[in-house]
Amino acid sequence: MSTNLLDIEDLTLHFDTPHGVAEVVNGVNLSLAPGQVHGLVGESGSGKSVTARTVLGLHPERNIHRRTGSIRYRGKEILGAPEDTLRSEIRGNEISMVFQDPMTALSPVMKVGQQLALPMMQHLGISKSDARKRAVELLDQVGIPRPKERLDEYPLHFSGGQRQRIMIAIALSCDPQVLIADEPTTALDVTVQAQILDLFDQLRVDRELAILLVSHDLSLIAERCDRVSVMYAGRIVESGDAREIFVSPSHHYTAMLEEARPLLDNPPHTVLRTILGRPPQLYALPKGCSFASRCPAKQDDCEHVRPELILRGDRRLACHHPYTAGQHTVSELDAGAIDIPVPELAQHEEVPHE
Ligand SMILES: Nc1ncnc2c1ncn2[C@@H]1O[C@H](COP(=O)(O)OP(=O)(O)OP(=O)(O)O)[C@@H](O)[C@H]1O
Repeated sequence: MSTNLLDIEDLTLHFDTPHGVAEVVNGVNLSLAPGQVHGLVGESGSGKSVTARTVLGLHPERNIHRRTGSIRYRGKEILGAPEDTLRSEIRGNEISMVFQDPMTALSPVMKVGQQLALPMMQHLGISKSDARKRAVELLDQVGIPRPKERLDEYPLHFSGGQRQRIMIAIALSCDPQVLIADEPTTALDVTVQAQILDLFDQLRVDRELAILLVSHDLSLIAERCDRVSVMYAGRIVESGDAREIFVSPSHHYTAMLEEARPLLDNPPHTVLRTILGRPPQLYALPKGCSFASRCPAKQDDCEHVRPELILRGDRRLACHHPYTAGQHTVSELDAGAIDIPVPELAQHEEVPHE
């Protein structure tokens, strides 16, 4: 039996839209072990959030066209579980979620103490006074100063970073084993971002909390995750060790994401590559590789045969002609699309990156 807390297998989720069927998630496989942080990275619209929300049954039911595959929590199937079961047995007490914008998740008309205490009274069956005591501990744990006094304040009275911490405190209040964090720090300044990510690090060590970290920020994923899955047009195209995957990418998309990543120690006038073109429409996905139209190494078979995600050593990869270091040339560069001074470059000259 799997020692993982969470096993997502061949998850497929398509929606009916006025344009046709949007194939938003296609055969996604992903697992999470205790104390592990797994990053899900990819461009906007690649299906990261829908995948993450589906774990907790938080996608809209009304326009589902197809939902297949499996999501097992501790070996138990939860994909398609009734709303009552998810609410009483899974959400909060086993798997919790933190969203990008705390204001949409926090009630503006309820005091923070109440919002923290209610789930604990419901899920853990503890009294109101015990829930308040624990709420103080939680606020303290996530770094809110004077937690006892602040229990009776409304979300409005807290800063953006503090509201995100309150969301994290609520998410942790019922001792979940898994935390799904969807762009948890995108709206925050870098100092607060680092504090929240440090808190996650501490929780995984102290409580063996497993975290699925959804982000489009490659640096954050590379620094904070053990494993990473790179998503493109609803599919995982490469997954593996978070540090290795960006040092030696095998998928051209991963390599191009890495080449486009701004680094703090980039010298002045560093030219960053951008990925030309756009992802395909999800209601008209191509027959072959979804990345083919933007891939500098595309060959005939890429347009006709969809590459399966295949295990190669410690890495999973969906590519007919894997990337090798230094393969992309300046002819794939779209320097005009980025807002940094661009030195003159001869055609086909190698681009300085780091
Ligand atoms: N219920 C739905 N019906 C139709 N399309 C949907 C539905 N839910 C999501 N989508 C579409 O699925 C695509 C993937 O959305 P998702 O939010 O998962 O992307 P993402 O990778 O998380 O991007 P971002 O980083 O911008 O949040 C988007 O094009 C979105 O419009």
